[in-house]
Amino acid sequence: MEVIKVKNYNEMSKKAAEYIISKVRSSNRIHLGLATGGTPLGLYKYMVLDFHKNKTDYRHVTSFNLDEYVGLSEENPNSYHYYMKENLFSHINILDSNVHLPDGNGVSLQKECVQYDKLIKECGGIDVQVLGIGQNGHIGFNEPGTSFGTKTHVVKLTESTRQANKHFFNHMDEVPTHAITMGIQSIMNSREILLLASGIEKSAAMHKLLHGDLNEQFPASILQLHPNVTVIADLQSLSSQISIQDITT
Ligand SMILES: N[C@@H]1[C@@H](O)[C@H](O)[C@@H](COP(=O)(O)O)O[C@@H]1O
Repeated sequence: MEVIKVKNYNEMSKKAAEYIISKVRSSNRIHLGLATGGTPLGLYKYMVLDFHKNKTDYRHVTSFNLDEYVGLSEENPNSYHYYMKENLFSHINILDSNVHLPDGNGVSLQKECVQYDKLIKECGGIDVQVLGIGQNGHIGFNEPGTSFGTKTHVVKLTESTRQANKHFFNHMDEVPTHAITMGIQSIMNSREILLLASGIEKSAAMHKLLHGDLNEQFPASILQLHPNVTVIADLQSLSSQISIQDITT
């Protein structure tokens, strides 16, 4: 796991954008796995700025999002469909037909999960998967205790995850209780992973990610087994590591 330390959220976002943009520019066909939440907002902002300035072409890019809430329509401003359109897709020239998110509003969620995995596989898999990390170590919406072998599945969100995401909603009651998420195995199948972390509230999770044991109670720990993970993390999110170094040097 390569860890790139940066000063703050802005630097993390800039570095992440440079990373993704260089992949997009150097390929003639690329499949990106994309994440939502607060962490990648800055990355998307810099990708949009670059699109306007440098005209990076996204017509050869296919995207697969990690997750989507169950029960929110695509027009609901809190759905991840809406989030992706607002923050990235409607500002770059990616083709609508190349954009994929799980449908959390369909009749059969189980069928949707199977189809989503099938689609990713048939396209040839994900080249670079962008990930954030939950304070409890969740990746996508794979909560602690999720089997490392899971494919795309429906999850019941923990109260702590609902709390962490409630600032996007008007009331706690509106925060969905379930989501569809790529599974841990689906994430691990990506050829490359780019994990982003910023802020003091992520420092305990980052410490466990970098130094803890492999444990299904801490889903992100599986990334220790992936051969190609790059972490871009700011000083606050690495503050547990820094204090350890300070003591030992
Ligand atoms: N489902 C999302 C994840 O994909 C995200 O990476 C994580 C961290 O969110 P944030 O970046 O807002 O801290 O939790 C959310 O619940």
